[in-house]
Amino acid sequence: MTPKRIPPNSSTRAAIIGAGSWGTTFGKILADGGAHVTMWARRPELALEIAEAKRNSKYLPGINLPRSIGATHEIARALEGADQIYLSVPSQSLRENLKALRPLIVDSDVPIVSLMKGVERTTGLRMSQVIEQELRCDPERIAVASGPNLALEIAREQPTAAVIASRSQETADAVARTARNHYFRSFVNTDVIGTEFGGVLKNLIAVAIGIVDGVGYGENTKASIITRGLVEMTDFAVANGAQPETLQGLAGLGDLIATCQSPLSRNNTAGRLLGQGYSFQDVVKQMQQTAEGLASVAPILQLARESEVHMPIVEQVKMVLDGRLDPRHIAPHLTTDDDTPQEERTNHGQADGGGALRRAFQRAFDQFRNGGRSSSGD
Ligand SMILES: NC(=O)c1ccc[n+]([C@@H]2O[C@H](COP(=O)([O-])OP(=O)(O)OC[C@H]3O[C@@H](n4cnc5c(N)ncnc54)[C@H](O)[C@@H]3O)[C@@H](O)[C@H]2O)c1
Ligand SMILES: O=P(O)(O)OC[C@H](O)CO
Repeated sequence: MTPKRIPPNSSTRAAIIGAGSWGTTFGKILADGGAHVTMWARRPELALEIAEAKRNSKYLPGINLPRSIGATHEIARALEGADQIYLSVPSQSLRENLKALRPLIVDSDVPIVSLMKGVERTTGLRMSQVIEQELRCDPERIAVASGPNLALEIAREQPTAAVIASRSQETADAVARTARNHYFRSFVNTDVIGTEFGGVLKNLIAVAIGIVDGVGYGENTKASIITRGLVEMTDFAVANGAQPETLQGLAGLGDLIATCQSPLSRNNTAGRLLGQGYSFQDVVKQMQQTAEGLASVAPILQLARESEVHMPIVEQVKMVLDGRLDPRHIAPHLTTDDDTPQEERTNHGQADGGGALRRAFQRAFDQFRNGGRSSSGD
């Protein structure tokens, strides 16, 4: 059977702010779906390479970008006529970039889409909250994209699904209609908190997986951490306002699997270097690309303390990062921490046993039947 061709969406003009691996890949996704895309790159030489050679050799080696993609290092030119704006810079630099952006879009009401998976270190805010603060815009205009989305696999056109979340169903639908093509499918939901926290928290569990991998532990250890990690992620996200089902979807479990399994993941790689005995400072020096998890650990633990959520895996990642725990002790410690046998609770405090899981399957089934639409979780 040949893959279904998606009709091109040739009327949308999209600006992408940030031309690293994910910004450029998302530009390709949108352009392959028919949108007119202009990338903004900080460095003029990268903008020129994308615009002229249709390549981004540092971040996406071996990938030919669509001929229709444009690029510039002048942010005002990238935004000219844009009716959707996508943001893909490192999370810690978002606020400073928004300050430059704001005067250029002050009269605009177009959707603003975060492609990022971090929280701001100094405030603990999610990226959509930073956008709302800095642009002083209606939250219904903001959308976030997340899911099992390793850039290089998607740039190679391997079939992938994502979820677009917005408080406004209309905004989520408009973005999802643009962010799709014959290898990329966007589902929608209205749970912005769960969708964003899923992307942030799976990075932290992927660092833990990298650490035990680097130490030399095998699949049982990793499966134990992934499974308990999902409980930790869900407890945290729900305590902070998320729908539990979202964490069982693409932005939670889906992304957790992809990131924990793949050597392409920068968070997983950073963890592996720590597990091999490199110090945090050495790891930061060696990383050529953004590993968001390293900056998110401290603010997430602060939020966990405030919301009284216990996160033993993330706590121990922090201890390894700080040099307070030998990476070889992370997994044994996790399994022998407490003498009292614990209930294996996987349903996030709900009294109805497998109810959440059953609802998640029902919703996934309904989504496929309804062509990707869902009103709450993905
Ligand atoms: N790469 C992926 O597979 C992937 C997938 C999904 C989401 N994400 C998320 O996308 C976001 C961006 O990550 P990425 O993978 O593109 O990172 P990257 O390291 O590949 O690229 C980051 C880009 O931002 C630029 N940059 C660095 N500092 C900047 C600053 N102060 N102002 C403006 N630009 C700056 C860099 O020059 C580079 O072009 C992250 O939040 C990441 O978690 C990444
Ligand atoms: O390379 P990572 O670890 O930032 O992960 C990339 C994406 O978030 C995977 O979905």
